[in-house]
Amino acid sequence: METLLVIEDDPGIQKQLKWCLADYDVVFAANRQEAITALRRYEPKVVTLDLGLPPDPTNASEGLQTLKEILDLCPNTKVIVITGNDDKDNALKAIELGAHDFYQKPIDDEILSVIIARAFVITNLESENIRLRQSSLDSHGFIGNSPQIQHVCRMVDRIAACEISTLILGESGTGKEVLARAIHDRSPRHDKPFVAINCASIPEHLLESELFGFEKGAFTGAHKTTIGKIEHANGGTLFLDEIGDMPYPLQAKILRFLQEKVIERVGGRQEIPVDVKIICATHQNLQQMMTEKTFREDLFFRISEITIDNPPLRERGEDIVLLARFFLHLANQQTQHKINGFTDEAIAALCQYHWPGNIRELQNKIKSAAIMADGKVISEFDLALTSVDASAQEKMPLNLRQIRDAAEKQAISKALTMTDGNISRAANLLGVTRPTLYTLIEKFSLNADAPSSTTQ
Ligand SMILES: Nc1ncnc2c1ncn2[C@@H]1O[C@H](COP(=O)(O)OP(=O)(O)OP(=O)(O)O)[C@@H](O)[C@H]1O
Repeated sequence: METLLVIEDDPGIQKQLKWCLADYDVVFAANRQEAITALRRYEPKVVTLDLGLPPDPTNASEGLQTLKEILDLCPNTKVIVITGNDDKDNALKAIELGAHDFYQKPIDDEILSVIIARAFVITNLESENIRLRQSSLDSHGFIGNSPQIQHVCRMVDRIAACEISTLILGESGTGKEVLARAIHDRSPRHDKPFVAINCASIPEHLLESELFGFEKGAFTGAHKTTIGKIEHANGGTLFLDEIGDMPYPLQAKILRFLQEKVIERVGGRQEIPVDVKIICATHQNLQQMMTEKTFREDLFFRISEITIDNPPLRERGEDIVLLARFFLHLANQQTQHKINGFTDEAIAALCQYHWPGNIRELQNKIKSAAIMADGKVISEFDLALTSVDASAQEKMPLNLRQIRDAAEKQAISKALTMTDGNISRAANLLGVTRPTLYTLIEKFSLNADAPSSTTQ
């Protein structure tokens, strides 16, 4: 049964509505505070709101304020405002503020029921639409639910529908190529090629012929005419990854191709028309490169008609766990291990970690943890994240012994904390004898004399 929130201070009308809205789970609220509490608790998709609420039921200001707060908290809620029979001005004001519909008193049960039922149909259709959009993104291997990534998804939808050059910015491993593919797959060009080239991975002297192709005899070794990546992408999408690494002299040639939509193969004289949607990506600071004159300003403006900032994983909150579960599912398919999930500590460790390598690093960590896990769940130890925090990465410890010592010290402290300083139980947890543990405590100058500790 759907939940309907009715914000109404008149007990008589409450009674009437309860009777005529028996098809719903009706929750009543008599003032703004109660309404917001009920909204948080029941998350109703549809709300009816009498604009005349206490403390001054003759004035609509409290009702309009309630409407604003509801839509601030839950923008997708369908609010049907109920006004006095000659209060059109406030009804229109409410619609301007985002109310779904209005209804003027006196209340006719049948008409109001139809308006409410229609609001439920619309809100359910909208949710279904969002779900379908989300699942079609999922089918492109694109996982994410955080508000940041939902914003990126909306941009992907819009960019896919039009011809606009797109620059995707983001740290390494944040999924820039995945985004570029999602744009292509959702564009009218989806049945034409998607061609990706990483400008940083191809030696400078080869990049030009790789991109533009070459005519037979253009240089030693050019035995036959070969078409380049740009021509391969004709009709589809060209993804220039790490555009910041494009050699300066080649930038001019790329700019000409983008402006005139023609290319010349290396060693050729003929202009060949090419029609591609262009998407570029970089983890570099192009603004700074332009100041340093290592990246052309005119090329920057040509490739960045719109810019997507792909957020780093550490800023994507809930997505970390969502992605971790997704990668665990993949790892289970690839290995014989069938891991059910993560311990609470493992989840906490995943959320706290800095993820310098972003989604790529998360994927690798989950895969190796799934292989290493002894039981049916992945523990924080399987993830091996604790010692690899951001500061530790910057400075390499002196040698292996120092690394081992640090790990031992950390494990002993943890065991002592977990057992409240109980030496016997800590020794059991660590798999060593009590004398060995005493020796180690002394070696690392650990404090085993916490007030609650009971050495047995
Ligand atoms: N939203 C996502 N859902 C699922 N997997 C993802 C997502 N984003 C990225 N990945 C995975 O993370 C890995 C890195 O993604 P990708 O290569 O697109 O990152 P990138 O930002 O282009 O990296 P680089 O800058 O190093 O080229 C890939 O294995 C990709 O499949």
